[in-house]
Amino acid sequence: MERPKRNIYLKMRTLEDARSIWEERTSGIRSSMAVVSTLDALHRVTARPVIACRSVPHYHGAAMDGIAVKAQSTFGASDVHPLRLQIGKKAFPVDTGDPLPPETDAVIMIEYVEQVGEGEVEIRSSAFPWQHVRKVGEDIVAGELLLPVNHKLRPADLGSLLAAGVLQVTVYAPPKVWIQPTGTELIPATLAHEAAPGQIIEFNGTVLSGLVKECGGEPILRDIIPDEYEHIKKMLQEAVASSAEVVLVNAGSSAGSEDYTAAIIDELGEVLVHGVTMMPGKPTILGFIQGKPVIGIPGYPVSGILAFEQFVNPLLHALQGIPAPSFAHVEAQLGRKTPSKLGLEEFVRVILGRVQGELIAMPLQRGAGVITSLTRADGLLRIPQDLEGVDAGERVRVRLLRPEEQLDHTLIMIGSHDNTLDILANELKKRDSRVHLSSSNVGSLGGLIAIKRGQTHLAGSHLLDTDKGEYNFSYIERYLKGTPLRLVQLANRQQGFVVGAGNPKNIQGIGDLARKDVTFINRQAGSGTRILLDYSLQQAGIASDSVQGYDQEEFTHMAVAVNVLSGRADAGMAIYASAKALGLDFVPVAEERYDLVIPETSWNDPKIQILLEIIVSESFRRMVTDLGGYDVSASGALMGIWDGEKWIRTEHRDER
Ligand SMILES: Nc1nc2c(c(=O)[nH]1)N[C@H]1C(S)=C(S)[C@@H](COP(=O)(O)OP(=O)(O)OC[C@H]3O[C@@H](n4cnc5c(N)ncnc54)[C@H](O)[C@@H]3O)O[C@H]1N2
Ligand code: MOO
Repeated sequence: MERPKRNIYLKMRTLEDARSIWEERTSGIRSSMAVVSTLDALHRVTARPVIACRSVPHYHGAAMDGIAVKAQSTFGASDVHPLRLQIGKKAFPVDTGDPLPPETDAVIMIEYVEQVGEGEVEIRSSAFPWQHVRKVGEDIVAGELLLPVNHKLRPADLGSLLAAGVLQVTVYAPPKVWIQPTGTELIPATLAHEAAPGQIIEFNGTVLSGLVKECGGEPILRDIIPDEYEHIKKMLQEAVASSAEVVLVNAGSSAGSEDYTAAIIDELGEVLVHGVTMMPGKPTILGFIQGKPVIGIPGYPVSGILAFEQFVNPLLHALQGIPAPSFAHVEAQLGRKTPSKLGLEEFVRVILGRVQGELIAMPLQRGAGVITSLTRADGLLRIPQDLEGVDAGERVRVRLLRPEEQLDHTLIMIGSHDNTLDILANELKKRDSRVHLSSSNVGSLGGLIAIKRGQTHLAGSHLLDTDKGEYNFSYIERYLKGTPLRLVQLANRQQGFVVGAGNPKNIQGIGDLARKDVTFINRQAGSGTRILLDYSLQQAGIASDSVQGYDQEEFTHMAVAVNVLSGRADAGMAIYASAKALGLDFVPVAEERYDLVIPETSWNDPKIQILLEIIVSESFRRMVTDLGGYDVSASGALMGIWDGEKWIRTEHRDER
C-alpha cells in the first residue's frame, strides 16, 4: 500500500464556505432516540412531541383558603344586607387545593367571611360563579400537546411533564463523540513529573471532552495513539464501526511529515474541507467515513478549541435537533493597534474592562499554542479576513467569554510586568470573589500611554530617568500632562542578570555582555528593564551592537528567564524572582522602584481601594518577601500627587 509521506492542505476553504458546506452536509443527521425517565431528562431534547396523559387539575379545587359556596345562594349580599350562611349547609370551609364540595361553585376568601354565632358565617358581598376556583383542565387538558419536538427540556418543563402524568420522554440520545488524541510526543498528565524534552502532556482530550459535554454530548476519550499511518487508519476504522456518532481526531492535521489524518480520511471516505482560512484553527479537516462525520481538530490547544466551536458545536446541536446557542457580544473600544493577516479570519483573545464608563478591549498573546491566552481572556475579537488589522481606538464587537456583569468588576492594569501582580490578583479574588485583575504587559511606557488614552484603571511603571537617577516622575511630567494622578510605591525590587544555574559563563557584571562567548536576551523597547539596561551599557561605555542577542526581545521577566533556562541565551536582565522561580542564578545590577500609577479618575474606584488595602497588608508583604529580591518596607507609600501640571509631593506613608 502506498503511504503518503507528505501532506498539504487538500481543500482550503474560507471559514464561511467551510461552515456552509458542513452545515449542508450535516443538517439532516439526527442522533439516535432514547426513552428516558422524566426525572433524568433535564437538558435533553425531545425527539417526539409530548402529549399530556391527564388533565391538571383533574378536579375542581379551591384556589384560596375560605368557604366554598354556591354562587347563586350569595346573590344580593351587601353591606346594607349582610347574608348569613349556615356552615355545613350553605358554606363549607376549604383550604387552597381542597376539592370543592358537591353543589358548590365558588370560594369566598376567609378575609371576607365573618364568624357570627355558632355554625354561622356572614358575608357582605356576593360571589360570582367559579370565583377562586381552579377548574378541571385549567392548566393542562389530557390529550393536548404539552411540548413540541426539538425542545430542550428545562426544569419547569419537567414539572409540567410530571403533573401531566408523563413519566417517560423520547429524547435524542446524547451524541457519542469519539475523541482521539494522536501524537508520538504525547504522554498522559499522570507522567508529567518525568516528561523529557520533546514530550508533551496530553490535555486536549480533556478540553474536548468538556466541550462535548457542554453541547449535551457524551465524550468517549481514547488513549493516546502515535502519529503513525497504520495506527491512525486502524483507529479510524474502529471508530466508524463503533457506536460513536462523531469522530474527532486531534492533531496531525497540518502539513508536517507525520500528519496523515487527511490522507487516511480521504482513503476511507471523503474529505470535504482540509484547511480553513481562520487563525487559530487553520489545519481543520472536515470529512465523512461511512456516513459518520470525522473531524480533524488541530493540535494546538487554542486552534483546537476554536475549530470545535466552529464545526463540532453546531454539529452536536444539529444532531439533537436544535441550533447552537448564539454567543453574547459587547461593543468595546480596541486599546491597541492589532494587525492581522489579509486572507485569514483571525480570532484575537482580549481582556475587557470598563474604564471611565467605556468598555476597553486589550489584545493578549496570540500564539495558538498558548492555552492560558484563553483562560486569561475575557473576550474574543474576530478580525475578518479582508482586513489587515484594526486600529487602536476603533469600536469593535467582542464575543464574551465571561458573564457581562463581571466586566464591571474587572480591574484593568496595563504596563510593566511584575511577579507580584499574580499575588495581587489572588488577594483581590480572596477579598471579593467578583473582582478580577486582567493585566496586559506592554512595558512601563505603554502603561503610561494607556493611562493618557483612558484605557486602564492603573499602570505599573519603573522608568528610570537616567539624568536624574530617579524613577517615574519625569516620565509622568513628559507623557501625562493634563492627567491628574497619584503615584504609589508597590515595591523596591532587584534587577540583574539571570544566568544559568552555577553561572557557567561566569558573568559578573555589565562588562561581560560584550564578550564574544556570551549571548544576551533583551526586553522590548519602552520597558523599564530595557531603559535600565541601556543606561547600564552607556555608563559602562559598551555599544549595544557589541552585545550579541541585543535585538532579540521578550515581553516579560519570566520569558527572559525561560530563554536562559532553555540555553537560547546566556544572560538576560530581569528581576531576581524570575531567576529564583526557574532555579537559575542571579547577578544583581541595581535596585529599582516599581510604582503603581493611578489616575485620579480611578482613585475612588472601590477595586482600587481594595488593591491599596492589600499592598499595605502584612500577608501581602510576607508573600512578596518570600518571592525574593523585593523590599516591601515602603509598599503603599504615596510617592506623589500629580495635578496634571505639577507635583504635590508628600512624604507621608499610606496617606489615602
Ligand atoms: N509547515 C507547516 N507547519 C505547520 C502548519 C502549516 O500550515 N505548515 N500549520 C501550523 C498550524 S496553523 C497549526 S494550528 C499547527 C497544528 O497542527 P497539527 O494539527 O498538525 O498538530 P501537531 O503538529 O500534531 O501538534 C501541534 C502542537 O500541539 C500539541 N498537541 C497535539 N496534541 C495535543 C494534545 N492532545 N494535548 C496537548 N497538546 C497537544 C503538539 O504536541 C504540538 O506541540 O501546526 C502548525 N504547523
Ligand atoms: O492556524 Mo494555527 O490553527 O494558528 O495555530
